[in-house]
Amino acid sequence: MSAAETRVYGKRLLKEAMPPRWKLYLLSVVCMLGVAGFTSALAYSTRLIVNDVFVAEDTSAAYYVAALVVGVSLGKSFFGYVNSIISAMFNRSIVSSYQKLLFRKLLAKDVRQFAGKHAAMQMSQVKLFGEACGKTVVGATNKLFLDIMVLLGLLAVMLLQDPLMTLLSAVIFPLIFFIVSTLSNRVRGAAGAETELTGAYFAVGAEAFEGIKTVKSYGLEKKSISKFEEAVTALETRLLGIVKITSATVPLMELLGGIVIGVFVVYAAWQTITNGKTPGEFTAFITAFLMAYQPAERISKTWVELQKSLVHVGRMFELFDEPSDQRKDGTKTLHDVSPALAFNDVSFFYNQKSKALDGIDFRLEAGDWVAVVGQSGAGKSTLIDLVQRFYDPQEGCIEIGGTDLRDLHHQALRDNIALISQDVFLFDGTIAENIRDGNPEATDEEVQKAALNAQLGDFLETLPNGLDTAVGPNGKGLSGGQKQRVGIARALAKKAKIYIFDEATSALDGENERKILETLVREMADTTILFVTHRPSTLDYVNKVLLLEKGHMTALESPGVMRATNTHYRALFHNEDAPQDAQTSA
Ligand SMILES: Nc1ncnc2c1ncn2[C@@H]1O[C@H](COP(=O)(O)OP(=O)(O)OP(=O)(O)O)[C@@H](O)[C@H]1O
Repeated sequence: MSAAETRVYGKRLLKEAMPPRWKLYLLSVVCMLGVAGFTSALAYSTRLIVNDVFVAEDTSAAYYVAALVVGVSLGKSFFGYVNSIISAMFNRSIVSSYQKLLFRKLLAKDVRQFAGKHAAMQMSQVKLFGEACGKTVVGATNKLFLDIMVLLGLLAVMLLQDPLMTLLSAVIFPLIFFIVSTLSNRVRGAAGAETELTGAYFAVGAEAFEGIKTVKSYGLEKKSISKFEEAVTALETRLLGIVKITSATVPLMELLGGIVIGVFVVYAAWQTITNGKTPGEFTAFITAFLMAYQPAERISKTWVELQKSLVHVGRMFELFDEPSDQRKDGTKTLHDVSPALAFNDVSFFYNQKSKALDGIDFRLEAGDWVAVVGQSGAGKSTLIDLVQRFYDPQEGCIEIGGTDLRDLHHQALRDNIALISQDVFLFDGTIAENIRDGNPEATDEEVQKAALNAQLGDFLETLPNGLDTAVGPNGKGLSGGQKQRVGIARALAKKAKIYIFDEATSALDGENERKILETLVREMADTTILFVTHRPSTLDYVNKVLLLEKGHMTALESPGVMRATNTHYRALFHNEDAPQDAQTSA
């Protein structure tokens, strides 16, 4: 990212982040001016110490000068303390608000934009970019501002003591500028890769813990450790590279300062001896110079560090600016519409080479229960992803109740479709909370009913807290079958018009599956249901079977007709040999 680009992003951040916090910032400016004023006064007081007390040999002056020094130090400390608190508040408030905003923006992106990205990667971006916003704003408006104020105050003290020498010391500024801009360019280059490396560090670590059972049972500890160590080393090398660059500012500045002091000592000796300059003036100048040295060092260091944060801020704004969903959202709703589902000559491909679905054409009426079947890779998951509009088909259109999905408001679609997938995801909360995720308005009775319909009754009776039992992260406290039933209860609570059961009963025993399906028959006669299934038992409950082969729909018939006439179907469900042209199961 170029310096010009980072500048644009930096300005944009300041424009967004400063106005809502202007009152706090005003208070901080008062404190910074206080610190700068008292720091300059402290440097100036050395002139009084040397001239009024030591040169004049006046002991009584020592009292008022001492009182003055104590008073000035007190003022500097007070304003410094209040300013540190304000800048910490400022930092936290900006970090939190941008982390919240970034999380929202990421979550609003459509499913395709997450393909191939690790969840830990997303979270590391939220953390890193949010912190970079805090560092940028506090660095630019507080750290830099404060040090510049202090530097200007001390320069004023130096000017008062010796204007010529002050101007001579200013020749180091172009040198400082050159050093700082060289280091800044190098930091910007190095900072870009830090985001990816931090993401990889979290992703590799999280992967090992998420798959801990696989790691243990296949003895993959060594592989996981070596992958993690590689990620840590790569991150460490990169971070060290950045530290080497940012840390170079301080010694380089010290070297320049040392040269100036050396020149000044010779000049001051000559001035004091030949031109009658007072030792107090010499002391005040050198003190102001030495004190100015620290803020000048900090300014260059802060500036170089800012470049790194600005690269992260830039990355964050690039993410903000990417449209969350490139597809247009419709405006229509599905009120009072029957959930007839139609695919009109639909084709879809993930990549140009081969179509995952080719010319799919069918119409299902409200109340149709359809088993979507086919060999692995035939296109079943793609078909249900299209129904949920995770993707749009490149050819043809899909309609619910006669309305093209592209004309529907996305919320209308979400409200009317419930998906229960094989790998049910549960949030870390109670069973009741997870069921209520299907319908936040559901009453306690409705939650209870959904749980009973999903055959959770017997299980709940064994739990001291019943529905209020915590399920653990992603339902890790439940068995696979219990988790699936909570997922089914959540979908039932939603009262959608179209249900998609994607191998949703795969972890259930035959009896529980049968009871759930019988409940569905009672409660959901008018609902359109798609079952993606490999289980013959489910076929007893459907009135149609949609057979997919290599992306083509080759049949849509009742299970009876399919069994009597379709050899591919019999090969899939009734253990007959597949016909010659059937593809091999993946
Ligand atoms: N995200 C993707 N990117 C590229 N190709 C994909 C993607 N997802 C699926 N495919 C390809 O699309 C085709 C259909 O895949 P799909 O997952 O829909 O099949 P499926 O019938 O659900 O298989 P299974 O029963 O194994 O889940 C396959 O050839 C698959 O390799």
